[in-house]
Amino acid sequence: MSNHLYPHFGILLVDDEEPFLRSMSIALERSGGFTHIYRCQDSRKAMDIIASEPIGLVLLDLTMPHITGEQLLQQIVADYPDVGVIILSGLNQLETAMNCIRLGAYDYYVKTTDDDRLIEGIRRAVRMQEMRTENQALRQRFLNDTLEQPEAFADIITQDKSMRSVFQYLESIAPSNQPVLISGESGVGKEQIAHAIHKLSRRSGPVVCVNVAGLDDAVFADTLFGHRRGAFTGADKARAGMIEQAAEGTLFLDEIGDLSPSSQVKLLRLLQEGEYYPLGSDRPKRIRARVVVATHHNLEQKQQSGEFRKDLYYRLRIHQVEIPPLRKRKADLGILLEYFLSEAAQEMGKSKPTIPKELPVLLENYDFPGNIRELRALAYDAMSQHRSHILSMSVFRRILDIETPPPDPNENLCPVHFNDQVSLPTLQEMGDLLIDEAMRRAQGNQSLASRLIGISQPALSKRLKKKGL
Ligand SMILES: Nc1ncnc2c1ncn2[C@@H]1O[C@H](COP(=O)(O)OP(=O)(O)OP(=O)(O)O)[C@@H](O)[C@H]1O
Repeated sequence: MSNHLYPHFGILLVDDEEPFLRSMSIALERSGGFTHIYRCQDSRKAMDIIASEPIGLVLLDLTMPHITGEQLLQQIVADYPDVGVIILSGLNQLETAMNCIRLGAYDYYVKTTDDDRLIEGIRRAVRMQEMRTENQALRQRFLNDTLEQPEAFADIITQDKSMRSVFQYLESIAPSNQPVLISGESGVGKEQIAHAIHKLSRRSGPVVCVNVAGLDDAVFADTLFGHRRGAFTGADKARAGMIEQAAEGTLFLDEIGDLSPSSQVKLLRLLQEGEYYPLGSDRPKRIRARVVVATHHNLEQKQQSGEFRKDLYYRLRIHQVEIPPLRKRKADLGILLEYFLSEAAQEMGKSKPTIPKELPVLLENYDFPGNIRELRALAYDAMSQHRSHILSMSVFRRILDIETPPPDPNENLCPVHFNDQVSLPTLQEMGDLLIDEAMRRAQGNQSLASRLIGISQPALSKRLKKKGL
């Protein structure tokens, strides 16, 4: 049995028939994966349980001695409007059902409803309750601008405001069991975010990472689900899959946008049913890990073009975070550079160098297609070549020279727009404007400004002198 209570709030079953209470809790646990269940056979005690336990959803019988279900429903709605109520009644009467919904019940089921439909309805209600608490938590964090567990983000170096919002959002969805989709360009730190999500969830198990790009369907199934002995030729031993290894923890599936269509079906079924079959086994196992996925692709676009299943996309994006690229987190450049230089210096047994003044300016004008991974590699490269007091700029200068692609003559990309109504500036005036802009972007650094506009530094210096600067 799982030691992680799900959902994070309790589900209270109120019914005067003990056998029904028992069979219902077994169905909730086995088919629904719900483990946070309270039972109440005496309707007079139901309100006390709601007062003393963290109840979020009540499954309520109608015909009970002492206090009827309808009376209890009214009390719950009046005293605990945030607690959801589903009626589970032996009465198949439209009028009663309508009345209960009017009084504030979330849904109404007849006890003879088949288990699958009932469990699906309860899942929907749990999801609604989760969203309600997530919204409340998120609003609270935004209003107070607080983080409750900053230690979960200790490895993520940032002072960017949008990253702080990402952290606040992640805290608010931490108790949920639903999948999380992390998107963002390569190297922005998606895997680090997955680890932070795991820490926030306070799950006792490990984080198990699987890169699913390029796995064919059979390998994907075997990797995730494992197999029984003799499941296929060569399977001489049973092997637990990654889902099993991540029990009570987090299963992190990286590069989910590259998953093959047949594996997408398998993942969808796993998320929908919460169950899977190890290869060669006809007994389903219940997943006891939270699933976190990441991609550098735009899944919305992939879904529209038919490359990614729409139903899987909607399942995955219940909780979604987009990690901004480094070029949009300029405030992070300086602290990340300092951090990586110190880290590299320590690893290489060197003393940390002084950073030349022009370096931050140079970096601010670079796009970092490889994001933080690229900055880290540059810092390590520079440290490996570092000898004296001030850090050499040579490694960093290379990126501007090499990485800025030459303009494509076939592409009609004009970075400046001219107004048809106004006469054109002269070549001389245009040159002056360009120099002013380059000097502004380079914060007065002539060597950098000259690189930005593709002339030598002495040539720039000459033109500035001519301009009287
Ligand atoms: N904010 C950060 N602070 C410190 N290190 C970071 C930060 N963000 C990323 N890194 C480092 O940058 C490297 C790339 O990060 P990570 O692997 O998490 O990126 P990713 O988005 O998952 O990349 P990919 O899409 O290629 O899998 C790692 O070495 C990671 O430790």
